[in-house]
Amino acid sequence: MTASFCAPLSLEQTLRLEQISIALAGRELLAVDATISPGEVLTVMGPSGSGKSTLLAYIAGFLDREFTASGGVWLGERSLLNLPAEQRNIGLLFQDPLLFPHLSVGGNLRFGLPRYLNDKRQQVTQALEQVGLAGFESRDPATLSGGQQSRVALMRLLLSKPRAVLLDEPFSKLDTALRQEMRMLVFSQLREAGLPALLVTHDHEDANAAGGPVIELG
Ligand SMILES: Nc1ncnc2c1ncn2[C@@H]1O[C@H](COP(=O)(O)OP(=O)(O)OP(=O)(O)O)[C@@H](O)[C@H]1O
Repeated sequence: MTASFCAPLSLEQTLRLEQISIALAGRELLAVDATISPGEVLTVMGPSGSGKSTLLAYIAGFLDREFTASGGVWLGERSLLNLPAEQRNIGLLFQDPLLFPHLSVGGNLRFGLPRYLNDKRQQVTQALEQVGLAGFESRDPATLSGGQQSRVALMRLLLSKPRAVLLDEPFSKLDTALRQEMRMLVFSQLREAGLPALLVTHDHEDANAAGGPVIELG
């Protein structure tokens, strides 16, 4: 009998930003054309108001109607433009951890888990161990330090199994020592997960730590 062989399905995909142009009140705000490989972080820098967050909103699917936009957003072979934000499989990390205040740390992490998973408890335990927060499951997020909250937010994002990640100044509210620690944690986790990521920042040290290409807007 011939054994049938199934190659493992790779979930790693490239994020392609194809000739994106966004205008506000008839004036072009930004133009971007870039390809982000799995595990790579593209950094977008530029002065305040140059359109960095607007670019993320276009990719994630919640661009305000004030703007007009054109250009493609592709995850692998799939165009995302006709999908609503919740079906794009894009993870977002902001300045604020934005943990749900009415849920425990464990509840926040379980929220990110796909519904079909049976071993939710184990996944949550492992995620907390990975970021040095073992035993924090039942804690109220409000009792955690800013750095601890950021780590929970990162693991909630990764547990939701996104296909790409957008980071909007995720380290800007952390003090210097913690910022360095979080940079290393975030970028190593993204690399390990093989996720293409786009980082918006004003900080050149963020860009250096991300280690990928840099686009300057404006
Ligand atoms: N909802 C909106 N309606 C109209 N104009 C907006 C809206 N949101 C942002 N803008 C304008 O669009 C431009 C780009 O804003 P955006 O927030 O993308 O800039 P940014 O580069 O992310 O800035 P910062 O570095 O300060 O966060 C700015 O001129 C801003 O005033």
